[in-house]
Amino acid sequence: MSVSRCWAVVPAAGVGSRMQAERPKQYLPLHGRYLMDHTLETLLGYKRFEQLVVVLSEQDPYWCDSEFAGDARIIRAPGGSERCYSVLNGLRALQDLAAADDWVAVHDVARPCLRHSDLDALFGALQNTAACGAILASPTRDTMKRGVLHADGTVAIDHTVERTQLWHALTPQVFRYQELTQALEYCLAHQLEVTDEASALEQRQRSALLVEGRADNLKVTRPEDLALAGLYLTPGK
Ligand SMILES: Nc1ccn([C@@H]2O[C@H](COP(=O)(O)OP(=O)(O)OP(=O)(O)O)[C@@H](O)[C@H]2O)c(=O)n1
Ligand SMILES: C[C@](O)(CO)[C@H](O)COP(=O)(O)O
Repeated sequence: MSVSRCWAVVPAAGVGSRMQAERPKQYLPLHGRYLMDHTLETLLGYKRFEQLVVVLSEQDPYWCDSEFAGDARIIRAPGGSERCYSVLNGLRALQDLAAADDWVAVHDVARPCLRHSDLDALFGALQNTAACGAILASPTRDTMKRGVLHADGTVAIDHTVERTQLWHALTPQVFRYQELTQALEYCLAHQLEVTDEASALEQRQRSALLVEGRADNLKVTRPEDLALAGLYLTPGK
C-alpha cells in the first residue's frame, strides 16, 4: 500500500497587529535572524515534508531578505484577509501536486519553537487511526474563567470554566488534503471564518486527535512573547 505523502502549508501573511511592532512579527529579529526563518528551518529540516507552501501578503517587502527566499522546496501563495483564507490559498497552490489522501500540515509561521519530536508525535498518532487528522495541543494548566464585560470597561468573573479536558490548540494541524480543502471551502462559503483547521473539520462533523505537544510551542502574538521565544530557542534549552 502506498504511503501518503505530506506537505506543509505555512500561513505567514498576517500583519501582527497585537505585536504593536514596526513590521509584521514574522520578520522581527530573533537571535539575529527573522523569526520566520527559525520556523522555516525547522520545517525544511523535517524530511517527511515534500515541499512547503509559504503564504505571504502580496505587499510583503521583507520576504526577499529571508534566508529561504530562493529555496526550491518552497512554493509561494498569496495571503488572504484572514488566516483561514490564507490557508485555503495555500492548499490551492498544491492542487496540481497533492493527492486527495496526502497529508497536509498547517503550521503558523509565528510558532518558531516547534520541535521535530512534536512532529514525530503528531505523525505517529496518525498511524493506524480512523481519525480525520491530528493537532498538537497543550492541556490548560490554569484555572479558567469566563469573563463578562461591564459598561465601565471592567471585566468581571462570570463563572469558572470546567477545565478537565480543556486544551490549547496549537499547530501543526494535520489533515488529508482533499478533506481539509473541502471543509475550508464549505466554511468560507457559509461565512464561517474558522480560526483553525480542526474547527473546519468539526463543522463537517469530523473529529481530529489531540496530540499533547510542548507548551513552549508558543505563538508569538504579543510583545512579551518575543523574548520568551528567544529564551526557548536558546541552544540547549
Ligand atoms: N490574514 C492572515 C492572518 C494571519 N496569518 C497567519 O496566521 C498565523 C496566526 O495568526 P496570528 O497570530 O493572529 O497573526 P496575525 O494575524 O499577524 O496577528 P494579529 O491577529 O495580532 O494581527 C500567523 O503565522 C499569521 O502570519 C495569515 O497567514 N494570514
Ligand atoms: C491556529 C491557532 O494558532 C491555533 O491556536 C490559532 O487559532 C490562531 O489564531 P489567531 O487569532 O489567527 O492567532
